[in-house]
Amino acid sequence: MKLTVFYGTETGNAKGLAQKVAKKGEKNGVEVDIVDLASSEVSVLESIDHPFVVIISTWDDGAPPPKCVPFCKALAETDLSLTGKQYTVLALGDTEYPLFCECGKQVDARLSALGAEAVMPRTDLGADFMVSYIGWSKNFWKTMAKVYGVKK
Ligand SMILES: Cc1cc2nc3c(=O)[nH]c(=O)nc-3n(C[C@H](O)[C@H](O)[C@H](O)COP(=O)(O)O)c2cc1C
Repeated sequence: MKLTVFYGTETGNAKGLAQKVAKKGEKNGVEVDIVDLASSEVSVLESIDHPFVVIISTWDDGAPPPKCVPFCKALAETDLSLTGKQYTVLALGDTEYPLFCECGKQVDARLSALGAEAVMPRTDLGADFMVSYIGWSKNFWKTMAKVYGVKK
């Protein structure tokens, strides 16, 4: 079983969570690739033949993390088909901002519009993400066990 975790970050929070997913995956016998969206092409999604997670934060006025702007722009403009791909989005943000987790919401909507299937609904985490991540992780690995037979 293989899993790819894409992350988009400015100050490292999303990367830190991606590393936690990978660590837990290792324990559960899953091979996890971690990929930085700042240096990814949208076409990489087309070649994926296993589930993927996107962990991405939101920056000024609901924008992507600055280094992920090219990826998010390309995702918004592409017409590639992601039918048959399975994913979930973990969005990071802060409820103090009017456009809470907007980037994660847009990435989720776009992946779905391109035909990918959300194996688990998007989760939006606020400033307490280190604590609320624990609940997400439990649900995520429960889903991985149910859908793919991964051990928990
Ligand atoms: C200048 C600034 C702008 C931000 N803008 C938003 C925003 O518009 N919406 C939101 O939900 N969170 C916003 N945040 C909160 C970040 O998304 C949050 O701190 C997140 O955990 C950062 O994750 P990262 O380190 O992976 O980039 C902002 C934070 C800063 C410092």
